[in-house]
Amino acid sequence: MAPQAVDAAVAAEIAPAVPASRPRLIPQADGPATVLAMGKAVPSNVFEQATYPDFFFNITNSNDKPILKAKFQRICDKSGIRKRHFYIDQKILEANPAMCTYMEPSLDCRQEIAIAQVPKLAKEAAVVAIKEWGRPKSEITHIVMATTSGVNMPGAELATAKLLGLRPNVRRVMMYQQGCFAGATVLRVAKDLAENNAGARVLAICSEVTAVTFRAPCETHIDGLVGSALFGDGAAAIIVGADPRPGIERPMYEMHWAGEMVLPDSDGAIDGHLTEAGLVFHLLKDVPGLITKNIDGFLKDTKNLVGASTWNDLFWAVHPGGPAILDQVESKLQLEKSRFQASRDILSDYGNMSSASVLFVLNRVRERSLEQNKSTLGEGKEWGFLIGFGPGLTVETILLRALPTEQTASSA
Ligand SMILES: CC(=O)CC(=O)SCCNC(=O)CCNC(=O)[C@H](O)C(C)(C)COP(=O)(O)OP(=O)(O)OC[C@H]1O[C@@H](n2cnc3c(N)ncnc32)[C@H](O)[C@@H]1OP(=O)(O)O
Repeated sequence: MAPQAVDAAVAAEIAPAVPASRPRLIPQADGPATVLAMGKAVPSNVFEQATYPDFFFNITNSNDKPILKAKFQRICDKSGIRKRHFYIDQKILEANPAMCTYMEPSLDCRQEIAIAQVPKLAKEAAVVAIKEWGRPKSEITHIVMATTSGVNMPGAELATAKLLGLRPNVRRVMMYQQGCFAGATVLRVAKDLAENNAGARVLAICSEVTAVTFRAPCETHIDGLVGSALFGDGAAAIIVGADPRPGIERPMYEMHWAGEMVLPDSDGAIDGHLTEAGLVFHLLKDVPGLITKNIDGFLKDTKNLVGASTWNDLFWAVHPGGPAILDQVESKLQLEKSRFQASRDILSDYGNMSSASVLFVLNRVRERSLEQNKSTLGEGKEWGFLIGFGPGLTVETILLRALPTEQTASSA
């Protein structure tokens, strides 16, 4: 059997070693992996961005830093965010004062929150997805999960599987500390699992809580201040499977290609270190510039392959890392304003939820398509890109084919 979807040169090298008649115990699927259902969840605590600078500087006892507060206010004002959801609130922070300083040892209390809340939020998102899918949870064969919020052994994917009551032989993959691009990574792994195992139904989940990064502002860590203005909590779940059963399952998007690239000269542009004081993020100011400089070179072959003559012929589900990234990429690719509206909507309503964000954006693309009576779930377009980015600086992409609106499920 010819190897699937590998580089032509690699295929030529390995093909003679694979006899055409060699049987496979577990057959591969016939068609591409599809998105069968989506769900999302956020904690109930809502923080309005307009009043967040006051809350943040009060709870961290930082009102003796008015210049820093004014800068934080400027960043919040320009963040494109209206509100965010956090598990942590005033009561939890008052009970854990070490989290409210800049760098006091506080890993234990952050871990305690993350170990409980990451699976809990993941479960809530998965329940929504499973309900939309309409099949018993016993049909889930695999779980693929990512979080940058804490670490644990056994992992958050097992805790989530137990909370959901998935079968004990569900096959699991857990990715910790990948950062924001992991929203695309869970889909890439789910795609490969679904296409290589006929009948597989993969639950792909990202779940994030900011309890790991919350800390007091500091004049020497302004990029940390940017993170404090942007990050929020959220979880998203997607059910992936190939060869959907007609009349039983309602596919929304086909996944046709997955690509990943580390951008040149981007060392240290986004990184995070797990320390005794929690997860400490660093962001270079040039993150929007680095992504913008490289994005068209990375994607143009795929764009040509699907016959799109301009970038506007595609739909976009882009990680809403910050408004400057969306603005600069939009301008470089000469995109119409509406192309990134789903990303802007999610940024506005939830902030940057790291790996979960881009899956919220895909859900929003679906909602917008239905709200506007578009012919496909790609806001009327057939082909589109889901794009995550994060530490590395890594850009990870899935090429999606949106299916016609009338054959799909209603919005979750
Ligand atoms: C976690 C992961 O794995 C993946 C991720 O998503 S990482 C997060 C990725 N996001 C980013 O990198 C943020 C991109 N930046 C932005 O969206 C915007 O620049 C912003 C919202 C932060 C500010 O909005 P803006 O319109 O650019 O305003 P601008 O006036 O230039 O900046 C506001 C202030 O922030 C400062 N600033 C902006 N980015 C900064 C950075 N990375 N480091 C330090 N300071 C920064 C500016 O110097 C400026 O300070 P002053 O007001 O004192 O001059």
